Amino acid sequence: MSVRLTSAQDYASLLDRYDTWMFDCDGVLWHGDRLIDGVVEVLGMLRRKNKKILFVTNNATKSRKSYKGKFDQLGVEAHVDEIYGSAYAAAVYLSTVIKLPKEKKVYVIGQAGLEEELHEEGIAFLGGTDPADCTLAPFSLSDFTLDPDVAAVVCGLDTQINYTKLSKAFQYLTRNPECLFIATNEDSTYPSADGLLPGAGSISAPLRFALGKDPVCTGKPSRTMLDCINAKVHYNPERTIMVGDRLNTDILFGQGGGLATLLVLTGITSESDITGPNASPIVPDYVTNSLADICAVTE
Ligand SMILES: O=C(O)[C@H](O)[C@H](O)COP(=O)(O)O
Ligand SMILES: [Mg+2]
Repeated sequence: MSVRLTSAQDYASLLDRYDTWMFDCDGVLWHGDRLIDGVVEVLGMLRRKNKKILFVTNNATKSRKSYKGKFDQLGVEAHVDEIYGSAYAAAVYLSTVIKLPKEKKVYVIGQAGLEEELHEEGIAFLGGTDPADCTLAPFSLSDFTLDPDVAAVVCGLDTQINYTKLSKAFQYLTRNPECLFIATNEDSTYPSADGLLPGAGSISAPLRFALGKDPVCTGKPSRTMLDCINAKVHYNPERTIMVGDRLNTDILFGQGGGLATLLVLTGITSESDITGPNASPIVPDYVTNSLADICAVTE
């Protein structure tokens, strides 16, 4: 049963209990490029209380560095080594877990952030933002030449998804049985500033259907994302809380890491998802309407 936080005392005791605060981004800090009210104040208070802050997002459209740019633009203090995204997790997975040989390449369905993280990890790639792949022209299989060095397909949120990208990825994944199928994350939807849009999970769905197999997911709730954080940051899981808006990514991620979990209702999850006859079996430790509620605590 979740504890529904309501009073200043509730929030004050949460602040006393946890030293490290991991924040999901979309639906917790912002909707698209629109900050959620109270976020700057709460993060400022946590920093004044010397809490360790980490940002853990499944949004693979930006690299850690370009996320720092977004934080700066929105006036939110953040440092690159506090930011962990699913693009970074996918690139680290390929470089340190798979140990992709230097001569091998990755076919990318995704945006610049994913390409930047692959480049940062020294991984060659094709596809992605290449204009030749970002086309609505009919795909001609007879004109397609498979690059024999492609050893993996990585699929993230891609607002320029098209039949050419899906067809090329399908060729790599069917003609070479060794080719890895990796998804940065499998969020079904994305809470933009103006409402819900299809998420990364809906971008890889056509490939899953066509191939009849699921990708390896490197974002939340997978352990890979936590392993990336654990490799860089020292924290006590027993005094760490994961704050998220999606039950099957953020809350499962926190639970998998032995962290406390706080669900906010400013993003994907609504009241009806956690109460009543159709309530999800995924039960967060705490629930509050918005991150801003923590402002109730007087310093
Ligand atoms: O890929 C997606 O669907 C979105 O990036 C999704 O919103 C994940 O972002 P997060 O909530 O983990 O910041
Ligand atoms: Mg979210």
